[in-house]
Amino acid sequence: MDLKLKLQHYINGKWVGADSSDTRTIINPYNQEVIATVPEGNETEAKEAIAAARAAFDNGEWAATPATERGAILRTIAEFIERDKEELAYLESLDTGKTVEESRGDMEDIAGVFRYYAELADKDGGEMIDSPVANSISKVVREPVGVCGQITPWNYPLLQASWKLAPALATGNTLIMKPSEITPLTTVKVFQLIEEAGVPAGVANLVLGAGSTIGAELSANEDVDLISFTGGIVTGKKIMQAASSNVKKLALELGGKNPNIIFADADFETAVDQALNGVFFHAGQICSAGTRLIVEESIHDEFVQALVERVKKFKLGSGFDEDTQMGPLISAEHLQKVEQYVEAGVQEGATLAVGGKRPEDPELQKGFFYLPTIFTDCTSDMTVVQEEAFGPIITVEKFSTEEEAVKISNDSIYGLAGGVWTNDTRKAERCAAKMRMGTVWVNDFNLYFPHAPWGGFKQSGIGRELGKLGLEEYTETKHIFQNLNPEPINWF
Ligand SMILES: NC(=O)c1ccc[n+]([C@@H]2O[C@H](COP(=O)([O-])OP(=O)(O)OC[C@H]3O[C@@H](n4cnc5c(N)ncnc54)[C@H](O)[C@@H]3O)[C@@H](O)[C@H]2O)c1
Ligand SMILES: C[N+](C)(C)CC=O
Repeated sequence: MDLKLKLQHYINGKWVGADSSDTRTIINPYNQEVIATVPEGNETEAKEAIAAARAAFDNGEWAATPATERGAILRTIAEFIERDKEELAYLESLDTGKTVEESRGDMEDIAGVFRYYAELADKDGGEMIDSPVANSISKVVREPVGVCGQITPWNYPLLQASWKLAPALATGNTLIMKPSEITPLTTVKVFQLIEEAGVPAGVANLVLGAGSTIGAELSANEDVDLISFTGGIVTGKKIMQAASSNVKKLALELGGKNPNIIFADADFETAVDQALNGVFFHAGQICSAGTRLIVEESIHDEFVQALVERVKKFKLGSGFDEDTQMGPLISAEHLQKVEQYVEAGVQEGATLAVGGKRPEDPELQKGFFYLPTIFTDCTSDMTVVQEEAFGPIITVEKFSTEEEAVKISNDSIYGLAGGVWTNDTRKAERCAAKMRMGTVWVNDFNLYFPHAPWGGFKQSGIGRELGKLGLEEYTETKHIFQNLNPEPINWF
């Protein structure tokens, strides 16, 4: 398959192969066909990229480039993404199995992120402090952090990369990006666009390969000043430990086990529709999927029945078929993990209302497909309710009071996002205030946009991406105090 991509690392402004002869094949999760062969880097390429980023930061040119110029380059990248949207969407769907319609939406979001940070790049004029010392100037300025390691997951490969690349470049940092080894294609393509847009050599570097080698090197290497990671909680904890080597700044966007509370007074049809969308979009492989459905007792049975009827009609298939609603899971290993969570659910006493197995359709046998699955009679202590399966599984719990609904929603080590469905605005406000999550949606679900911060409470992470906070993550704050009338103190 000719993807017309430079399938190489991008280090110090040059496209380079691996030092070793190692390669990795990239598989289409729909049919297991090989779609690309990419060089498999290791610590050697990681160190070369870190050295390039360090030199590019230390020469000071990128940070000294006027912010308006950096913003203009980001705007150009956004234009190139829009220009190449179809190619990017095709690559993303090939790599992840998600529907091409969804990938097109992702590309629009990604261009929007570059545009948003292009606009913010030159808006920080610092801050003057009302100094308590006469004849002095006290000001606060923000400076780039330095060399940033950026590590991304496979489920939203380019979207998650854009949330890191755009703010890092806007604020004058240099960086090394390591995409998921399973889904590198769109990130490679965007580095071609970064080169085409005129980002200077050494400022943005790309290394392809495994987390255990390249990711671990980025996390531990003392020439890296900040590590920004999106991925699973287990990896996040390893990165946090490694990053202590030189007390790196740390941004972690980890998993979620997100509650979705449905009150009896909600708009029934909309809540059913969005509860399904909130989980089964991208086959449940979304950090913010609303997998823990918490339904008011009085509508529970009717609600579950409506969900099950709709789920039975889902069309699974190739992301490139127009009528496909749900694609495959990402890999054989992931499929197995999802199956194990379903087995655990059954063993621990949950009732399987629908799904719970691989599809029998002969056309789906080569792909990593799993039927959309709904468990009822769930309780918060069950493994399938507590752990992130990252697949097409809904667990349904019942509640009878508002207090109980909120309590169940907070019964998790995670705190990424959650939803509340009700027509009572005051009830929605009360619940939103008590839910311990980085995002609470009222009468909506899984909505995110560049202007609003994204990130988790509790073990869902540290720091925020998107919004102004997502830009600030890539800056150090400096207070500069200038005495305009220095005099001796005469103490000693
Ligand atoms: N909070 C969010 O915004 C958000 C967004 C997307 C995905 N996620 C989470 O990502 C997870 C799924 O992604 P995944 O399976 O790719 O996660 P993962 O943790 O397995 O891998 C993520 C990245 O980390 C790298 N990595 C692996 N071991 C490493 C190590 N020891 N040191 C450094 N890097 C290492 C991988 O190569 C990959 O690039 C889910 O838990 C999901 O909730 C969170
Ligand atoms: C952050 N988000 C919702 C785009 C992808 C999570 O997996």
